[in-house]
Amino acid sequence: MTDTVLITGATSGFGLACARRFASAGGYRLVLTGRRSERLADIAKELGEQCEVHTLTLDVTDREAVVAALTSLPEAFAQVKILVNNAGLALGTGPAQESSLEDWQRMINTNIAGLTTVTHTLLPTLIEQGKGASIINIGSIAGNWPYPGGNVYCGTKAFVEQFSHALRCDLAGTGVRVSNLAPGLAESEFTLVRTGGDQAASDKLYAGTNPIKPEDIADSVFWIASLPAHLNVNQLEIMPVSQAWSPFSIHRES
Ligand SMILES: NC(=O)C1=CN([C@@H]2O[C@H](COP(=O)(O)OP(=O)(O)OC[C@H]3O[C@@H](n4cnc5c(N)ncnc54)[C@H](OP(=O)(O)O)[C@@H]3O)[C@@H](O)[C@H]2O)C=CC1
Ligand SMILES: O=CCS(=O)(=O)O
Repeated sequence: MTDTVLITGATSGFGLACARRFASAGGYRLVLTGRRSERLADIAKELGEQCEVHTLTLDVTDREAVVAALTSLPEAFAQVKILVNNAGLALGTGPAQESSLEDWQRMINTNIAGLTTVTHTLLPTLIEQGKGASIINIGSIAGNWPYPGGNVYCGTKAFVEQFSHALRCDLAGTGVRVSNLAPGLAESEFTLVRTGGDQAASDKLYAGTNPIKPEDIADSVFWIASLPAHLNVNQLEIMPVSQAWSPFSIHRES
């Protein structure tokens, strides 16, 4: 039996690693989305030798486009059984009072609105698939642990976590599983995007940390999706050993 996996944000980082992981396992066909068409074409060529691949150049913030694309998948790719809601980003590292409202809106539109549009559109199909169907949402440690400069990004990932749990309440009895996977410090294009393309800042952040690699997350996603159908991973938080918590900040009046 070949199961269909749909991965949003498959042109880089975790999403690309997930695509490669499922392709190499055999027994899956892939629907891969992203905004960068040329990357999707390259990935389809790379993985097309291992499995059937359908790519969608898609901006998850474009509600009409997402609904149109996901309700008109080619028949061979329409029975999506595993949804990896991975597409997302953080923008800016400064305090809220120095942040751009446009950046805030884009994080909300991508990490919350985009994820919910994709999920809502695919729910009927996932319910049809029943037992073994999975929604794996890529949240973040930021959804549980606030930090300076996290502001809206933390809020969007807190939404992803709680949405994942509440979705399980509604899907009880359908067999569809829902997981929130919450990674910590991971080296991908994430920080490049967050800093507006500052490669030096990205390199500095990860230097010497032995961070999570996208392949580590792909292995976790694959494990969650491959569990026996009667098991649901509600929440999986993963940090590199180099990352931990620090004391509360205390401001003292002079
Ligand atoms: N790296 C980290 O430290 C952590 C990352 N995360 C989360 O993991 C997920 C993947 O991030 P990561 O792989 O690290 O980062 P990358 O920047 O490497 O990958 C992000 C992916 O999301 C896609 N994407 C971004 N915006 C949109 C959009 N509007 N429409 C469609 N696709 C979009 C990008 O594709 P394209 O540009 O082609 O559209 C790209 O494929 C994100 O949700 C992120 O918040 C969570 C915890 C830690
Ligand atoms: O989600 C990404 C990890 S962090 O930048 O919030 O620590």
